[in-house]
Amino acid sequence: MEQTFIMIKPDGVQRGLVGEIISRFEKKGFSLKALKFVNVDRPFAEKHYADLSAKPFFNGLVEYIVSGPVVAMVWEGKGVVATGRKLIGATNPLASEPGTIRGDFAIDIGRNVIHGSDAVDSATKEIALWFPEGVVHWQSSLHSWIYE
Ligand SMILES: Nc1ncnc2c1ncn2[C@@H]1O[C@H](COP(=O)(O)OP(=O)(O)OP(=O)(O)O)[C@@H](O)[C@H]1O
Repeated sequence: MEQTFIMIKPDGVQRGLVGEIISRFEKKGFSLKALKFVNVDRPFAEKHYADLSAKPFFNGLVEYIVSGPVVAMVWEGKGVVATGRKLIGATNPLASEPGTIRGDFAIDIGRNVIHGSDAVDSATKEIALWFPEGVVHWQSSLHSWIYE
């Protein structure tokens, strides 16, 4: 089944939003497949955001991601990439709908609390980058209560 890479950024960790964010993905019915709490170094952050290296905000973005620990996760479920992005909300939190994570908990684009893969292809790449050891293979006993 489809998987996505989700990262709670340093501001989300500092602001005590880890439990709230995990809870939203769990309550939706998505399934946690991997999780780690890590400090990333600059080369790793630059690799994760390599597609944005030409952007004027790139250095600030890398500084932000290395500024404290992050929670890296893999979530699985039908349509989890696109629906995960909906749970997260628009990149600029002032444009994110209330009820989304960014809409409820953030204001500035450079402090938008969470990252989620933007496509199935990028999810595959990001999961390989963050979890080279692989993910946990299990199936929730709630599966048949969530999927028809
Ligand atoms: N104009 C900007 N100024 C400052 N930071 C920005 C700006 N645009 C994007 N960012 C930061 O770079 C991240 C990646 O930008 P991108 O355009 O890929 O948005 P996104 O896909 O919604 O975010 P993410 O990849 O973190 O889920 C944003 O989440 C935000 O933290």
